[in-house]
Amino acid sequence: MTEWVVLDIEGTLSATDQVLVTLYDYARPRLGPWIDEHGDDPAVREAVAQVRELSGVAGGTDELVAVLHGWMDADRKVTPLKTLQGLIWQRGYAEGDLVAEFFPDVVPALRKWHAEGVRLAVFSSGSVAGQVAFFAHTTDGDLTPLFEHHFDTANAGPKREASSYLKIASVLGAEDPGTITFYSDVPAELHAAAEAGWRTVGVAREGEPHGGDDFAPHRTAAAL
Ligand SMILES: CSCCC(=O)C(=O)COP(=O)(O)O
Ligand SMILES: [Mg+2]
Repeated sequence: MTEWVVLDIEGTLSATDQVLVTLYDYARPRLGPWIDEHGDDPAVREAVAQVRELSGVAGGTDELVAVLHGWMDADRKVTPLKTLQGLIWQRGYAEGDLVAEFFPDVVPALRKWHAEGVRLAVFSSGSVAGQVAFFAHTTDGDLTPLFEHHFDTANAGPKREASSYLKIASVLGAEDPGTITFYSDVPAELHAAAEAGWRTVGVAREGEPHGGDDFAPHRTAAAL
């Protein structure tokens, strides 16, 4: 029977600081110029409309950027913010400004699973565009051929709701949800996946924000 492994990124595959410091610092000063220069891009137009709707802000770019920076400071994984960040990071990776790094156990584990026929997918708050760029430009080269699917809060839904995991299982074509294992560093995400019938592994990495969390009743591992 086909086995799937679905992976979270931040805190599970890569250090939280790589997202919250390196990537966020890269995106912060570029959000305003990106909105102004890509206003004709339907993805940007939709993201801006969503920011306005969610925040109630009616003003120009400066006010939108203040909202986006506020969400980043509070680490709110709001879909339109992730869309705009993902577009900026996509260009950053393509231009060589950014390179994705992983915890040392990650790439060997991904390659081993893939070689054994375990099918791999990603479910992250980071947009699919950002995810694909991230895995295409890593210190270990282009890892995109290892993954068959990418899911985010736009195409699957919130990571803390079981309905998102039910939707992903249906896209994967997994009739038995018990053939899917989800790895994450966030207990609430694991609870939602388990509610959808998935197997779950809490990744408790030393030094990471969730490294000391209580992952019960989920299986807990210090690495993949
Ligand atoms: C280029 S991938 C960026 C990942 C990201 O933006 C993020 O917020 C990570 O959240 P996760 O759901 O993977 O913990
Ligand atoms: Mg995470």
